Amino acid sequence: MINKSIPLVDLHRHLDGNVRVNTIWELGQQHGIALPAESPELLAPYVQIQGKEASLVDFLKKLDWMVAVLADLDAVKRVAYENVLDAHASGLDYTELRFSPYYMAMTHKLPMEGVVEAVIDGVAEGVKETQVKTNLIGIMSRSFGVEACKAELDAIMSLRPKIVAVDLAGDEMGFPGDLFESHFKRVRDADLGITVHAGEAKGPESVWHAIRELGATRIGHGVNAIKDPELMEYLAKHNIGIESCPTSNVHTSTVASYGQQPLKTFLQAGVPVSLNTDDPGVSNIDINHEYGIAKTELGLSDAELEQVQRYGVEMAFLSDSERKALYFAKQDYLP
Ligand SMILES: O=c1[nH]cnc2c1ncn2[C@@H]1O[C@H](CO)[C@@H](O)[C@H]1O
Ligand SMILES: [Zn+2]
Repeated sequence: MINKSIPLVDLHRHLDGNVRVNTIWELGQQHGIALPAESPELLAPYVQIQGKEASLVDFLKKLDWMVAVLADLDAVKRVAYENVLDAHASGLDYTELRFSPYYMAMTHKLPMEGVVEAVIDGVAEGVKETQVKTNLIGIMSRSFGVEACKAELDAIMSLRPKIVAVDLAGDEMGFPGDLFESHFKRVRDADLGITVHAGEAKGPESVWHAIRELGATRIGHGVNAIKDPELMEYLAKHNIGIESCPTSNVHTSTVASYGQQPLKTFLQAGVPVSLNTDDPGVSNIDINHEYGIAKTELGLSDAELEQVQRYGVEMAFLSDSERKALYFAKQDYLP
């Protein structure tokens, strides 16, 4: 199902949506933070999806306990470090971990630049130990408004060489992309990569806006793009990659069931589409689970699965030489 001679990547993975239940528990104990349950086992339902949530915003509440225990920068570093270990344990050769400095700093009023530094440090330690190639994407959490996003963009930009791209995540419906045009002008001027969560809670117009006005070259989810044939043609023609996350889409009720999830529709339209986990801790899944779902629930053939795996490598925020090195390490030099 997963082709061992092609690098296995996960490009859409929220580091702050992947805090281990045990770690939440231990940090809670360590810092005297009251948690809603008496043991790690009883805590799990508060931070992991049981079945599905009614909406994206309901789903996102599950992440709140994951950042509520970040009482100091060591906690942030630990979570970042464990994320790389988790990526390694699931067999990934390369991953892009994304995180929101404002969201992680919020509960305990940590300095945002300090949070970014702690994430960089924790990831570096994990990479040293596991050799999983890892890049970081800075998130602006739209749910906290225009000003908070400016402040977190400042923190992201201050450590720019260590961060390859910027994303916009959170409540797409309540905080549409047009509020963030000046933010992304700064990102483009700094020559960072751009990916935007779009077409998840809103329609195709949100995807058009992310591409045309914000400068996105990749789109997170993009589920509702399939409603606009002209947009589908545009995505294919301009090589705009869709970061597809099937289980997340079911868990947020973006789609009613796996049967409605559009990964295969993108493939058939010639749109580059990769397979990703989104918030593996919240969804309680890993990348292997998503490949399994793509085969059994989304009906991809082995050739289509291989295509998706390759698209992931092609879409990654890597230089051509880094991409070649990644292929080379898997003995599959020519893409
Ligand atoms: O599936 C998703 N859609 C939109 N936003 C998300 C999703 N998962 C997490 N976040 C958002 O990303 C930031 C943390 O990395 C938070 O703003 C969280 O709400
Ligand atoms: Zn996401």
